[in-house]
Amino acid sequence: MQDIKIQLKDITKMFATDEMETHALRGIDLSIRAGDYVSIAGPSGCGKSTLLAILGLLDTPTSGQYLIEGKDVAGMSLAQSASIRNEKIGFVFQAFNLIDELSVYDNIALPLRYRNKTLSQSEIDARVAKWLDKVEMGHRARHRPSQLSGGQQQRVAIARALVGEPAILLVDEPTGNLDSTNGDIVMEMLAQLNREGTTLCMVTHDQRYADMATTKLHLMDGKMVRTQAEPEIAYSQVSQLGAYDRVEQVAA
Ligand SMILES: Nc1ncnc2c1ncn2[C@@H]1O[C@H](COP(=O)(O)OP(=O)(O)OP(=O)(O)O)[C@@H](O)[C@H]1O
Repeated sequence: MQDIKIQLKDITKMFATDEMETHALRGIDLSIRAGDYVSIAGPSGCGKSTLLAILGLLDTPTSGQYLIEGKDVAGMSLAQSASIRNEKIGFVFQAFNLIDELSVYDNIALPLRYRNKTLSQSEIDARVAKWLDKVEMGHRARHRPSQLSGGQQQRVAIARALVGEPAILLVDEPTGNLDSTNGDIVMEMLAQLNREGTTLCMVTHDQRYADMATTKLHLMDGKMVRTQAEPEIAYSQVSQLGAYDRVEQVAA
């Protein structure tokens, strides 16, 4: 299908230590289409971080196929996958990972300066201004990250992740370091960005936040055990590639 951003086909991940083998992922099939908002929830140790690391090209699967915008990325060299990761994937983590020596403006501009050396200063200014505005942080452009609240820092981190306009934004426990008020503000902002077209995949422990997604997936012991997509609003599906024998559809 034309607007499929992400496709995982029968992905497995096994970690082997001297003592034991852990099957962290056991046959994951997943399709994410442009404009989807997917949440992945599940208990500690079920494989959420492993799945997000594979989606973000931070780790490689043991077996299976991974396509980003139709391109097979599972067997790429480290250099190739680093380049695809820079271009196609935005990350937001629990820790904001902003650089305190740089202003808010320069933190957001950094990926553009680093990745896209052909952009002029006025193009960089325009893109940073657009994303500062989207996360409602224009009034703090010259502040340092340490002068901001946690919620404001996470909003800057979201702008930095999106300024390069990646194919997908991967979000790992975005509210883990925030109080509930700031957590709610950040989650509402992510939902708004999704309504404006950002494709999102989020891992969270918090079921209330997982429920804000249009496609809700649940991992259990390395398998997708249920999905609660509402067909009329959610376009992501556990794909048709033989996945239904691994997935129980839960009637809404
Ligand atoms: N590098 C590794 N070496 C060996 N085992 C690992 C490694 N990374 C993860 N595992 C194991 O794989 C399984 C899945 O781990 P993962 O971190 O993906 O779970 P999770 O759902 O993200 O957990 P949490 O919610 O606690 O962060 C766990 O049993 C874990 O112990």
